[in-house]
Amino acid sequence: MRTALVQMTSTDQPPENLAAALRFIEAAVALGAQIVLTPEVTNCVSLSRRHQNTVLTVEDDDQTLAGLRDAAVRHGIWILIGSLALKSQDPDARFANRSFLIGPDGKIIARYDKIHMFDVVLSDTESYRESDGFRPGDTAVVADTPIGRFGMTVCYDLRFPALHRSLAQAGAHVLTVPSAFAVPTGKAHWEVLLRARAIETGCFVLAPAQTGRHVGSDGRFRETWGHSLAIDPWGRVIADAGTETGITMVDLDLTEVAKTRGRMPSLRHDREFLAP
Ligand SMILES: O=C(O)CNC(=O)[C@H](CS)NC(=O)CCC(=O)C(=O)O
Repeated sequence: MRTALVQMTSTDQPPENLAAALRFIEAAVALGAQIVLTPEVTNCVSLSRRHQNTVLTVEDDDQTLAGLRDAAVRHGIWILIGSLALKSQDPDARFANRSFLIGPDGKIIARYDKIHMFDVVLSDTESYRESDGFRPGDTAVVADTPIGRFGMTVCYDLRFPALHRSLAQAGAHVLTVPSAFAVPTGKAHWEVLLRARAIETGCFVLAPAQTGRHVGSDGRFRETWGHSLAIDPWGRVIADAGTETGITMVDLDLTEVAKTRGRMPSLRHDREFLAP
């Protein structure tokens, strides 16, 4: 399957980001893409809850979702929207960080709310409290496409192998890890964690990412690591987008999933054990 990873530098202006995503999708379709994947928070990267409150909407009113569903129909392709920041029903008025799988008829095949929140102090100058702004999900999601079963995750979920194992044991062939990874942890951990998840599960891992400097309308900025990656089930990096924005094409042969699991059947070798 011809697959395209979109790497972008989303701003805090959703219409701008939709236009950028649509341009990338068109370029990918021209190169034969049958499925296009976009990064985490495709619609808005912002450090300001107040700003997010003014530009974000509930799912039913979201123009990025509507625009990408139209694009799926227009081009007859599958789209994995890495995630959208959306207003939600949360009692604390937090947003949802929600990933969508869209079919070629524009239907929402699956939605997944990011489960693990990035509440981490990286240094004196860089820290995140995602759970202040976002309500975590509590349900893992797999979804079927004609080419295989997808297991959906988002960014920081990458650090929780049990989620990926559970998706693989639920029959996933492809794990999606759309991200907006921080730079220091990207440098140290991104590739090795993605390769580990692929090796442990015998899944393809597709990780479209935000990249570069995201400058907000208040002048504050945040930087992301880029390096959208595709990994095969043996753990080989089969595409690396570097740090520029753009699309990265990769052909997936899903028969490799069964072949690889035949060579290395560890996914079937879990044992019950007593906790230490
Ligand atoms: O806040 C938003 O706009 C959208 N959400 C994100 O960018 C999230 C939470 S701040 N980023 C991550 O999970 C990075 C994880 C990471 O970098 C690591 O695990 O090392």
